[in-house]
Amino acid sequence: MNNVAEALIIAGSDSGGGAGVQADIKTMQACGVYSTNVIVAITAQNTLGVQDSLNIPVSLINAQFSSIFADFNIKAAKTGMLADRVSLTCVVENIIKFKINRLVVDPVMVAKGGAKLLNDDAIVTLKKQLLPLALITTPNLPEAQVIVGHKISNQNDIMQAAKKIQAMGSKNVIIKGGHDDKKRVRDFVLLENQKQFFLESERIETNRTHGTGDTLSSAITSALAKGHSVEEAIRFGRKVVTKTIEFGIIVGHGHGPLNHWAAEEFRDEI
Ligand SMILES: Nc1ncnc2c1ncn2[C@@H]1O[C@H](COP(=O)(O)OP(=O)(O)O)[C@@H](O)[C@H]1O
Ligand SMILES: Cc1ncc(COP(=O)(O)OP(=O)(O)O)c(N)n1
Repeated sequence: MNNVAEALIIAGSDSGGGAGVQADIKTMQACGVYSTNVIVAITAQNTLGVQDSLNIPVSLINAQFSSIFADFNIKAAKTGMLADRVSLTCVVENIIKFKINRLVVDPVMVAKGGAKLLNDDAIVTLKKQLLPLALITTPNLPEAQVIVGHKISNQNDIMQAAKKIQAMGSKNVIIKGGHDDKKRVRDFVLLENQKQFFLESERIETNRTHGTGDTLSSAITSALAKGHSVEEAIRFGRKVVTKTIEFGIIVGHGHGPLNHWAAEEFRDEI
């Protein structure tokens, strides 16, 4: 018998399997972590876009949290698609109730195809109630702009935006650079102890990037669940997401998913 680290995914389902809960489960599986799930919304989605979605009633979100915490020993958790203010508030209440403190918040707002995954009415609650609970928040550039409320145009803006997000209560912040148009991809990291650095690599030329944010945040959560430090977890997550993009698979006709099998080679590193 082996002991395994147990983690929690709080997010939406992607029927196409490339992003959302499905990307999170595949990532955690590859990283050697047992994943439990609170499904907040179900999307009818593929690599071409989001065709439909349904929010899960609050009573069933509560029931999923209760079932999980009655049985499992959750070491870390992540949030993804939280749909609207009602669902987000319910998730916040449960994070507090079950004292989840190793929490990674991926403030998912819009899918790459343009579909909204978080209603505008939830942004204030996200900033005021969810970010203060986050150990790490991982916005992409457009999400960071919504959170800070202004355009981010250069490196200095990115660093200032990370400081503002930290001031909102998230202990550590990564502003992801996948949406930039530069030749090299740069993610900016601001840690709780004020250490800051860029994680930089070649931009991989591909349209198979569906689920990159989910994969990064789940790999970080996996490393946290196994007891690693925030910096170790972030560096590990970046390595995982790069590898899963680099060794792409040919699935679907649009923005294809990542290759989560490629992450298995890192399993024993954490
Ligand atoms: N084309 C790419 N080549 C290499 N890394 C990438 C590429 N696109 C995204 N990434 C990495 O994937 C992660 C997610 O980035 P991003 O696409 O900005 O987030 P999201 O999926 O939330 O929109 C980041 O670590 C980013 O650096
Ligand atoms: C159900 C669901 N959750 C999250 C996303 C967004 O995932 P992300 O990793 O940001 O990847 P893209 O969709 O931007 O490629 C999603 N699409 N669906």
